[in-house]
Amino acid sequence: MSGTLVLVRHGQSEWNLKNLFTGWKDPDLTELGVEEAKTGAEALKGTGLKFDIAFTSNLIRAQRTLDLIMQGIGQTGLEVIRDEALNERDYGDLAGLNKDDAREKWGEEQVHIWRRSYDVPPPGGESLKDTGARVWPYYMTEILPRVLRGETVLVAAHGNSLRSLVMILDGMSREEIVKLNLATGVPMVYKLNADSTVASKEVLGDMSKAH
Ligand SMILES: O=C(O)[C@@H](CO)OP(=O)(O)O
Repeated sequence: MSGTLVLVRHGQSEWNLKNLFTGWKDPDLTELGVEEAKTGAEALKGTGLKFDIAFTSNLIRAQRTLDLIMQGIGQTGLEVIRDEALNERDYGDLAGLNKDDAREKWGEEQVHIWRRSYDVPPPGGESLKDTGARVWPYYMTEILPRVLRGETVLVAAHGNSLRSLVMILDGMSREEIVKLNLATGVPMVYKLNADSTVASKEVLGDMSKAH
């Protein structure tokens, strides 16, 4: 066994609340989002994990979630690396549109394909495969080596940037990934083997509230 990797999606954002496609747009957390981050922090505190380093995106909702977690677990001095490789999937022309309006315009099925399929990009944006093509190399070069050295690493990022990572870690197929939704503020604790495969995964909260 080597180190520990914790992945957490940011708390609810203003645009999650308004039901808008967000992508690389940069809304802040809502009050509920702040509470979700604090709840995630409480759950992490209960594990007694002490982190060596944290990674986040260059978007405020993930950064604030990370700050709230670091405060909640009493590790405000933690080194933080921010990188746009961990940003949310670029939603292209859909960014800023209401998800229900989009369903009315293009149909429920098409919108679901854009949101959850593996390799169909939304117009002008990134598919999950495209997102993975920047998240995986970043994970392999910057994050995984630390975990393999035995470090405990925290990653606060986004629904789809983390789905692309979970797909690989959990060995999910293109069909299975369509059904995976990550809840906001719920930490996933992975223990990795020395060969970088997953030894165990524990979800600290309720993933079923994800949509
Ligand atoms: O709008 C977005 O950027 C994402 C995450 O909130 O939405 P979706 O659930 O469609 O992937």
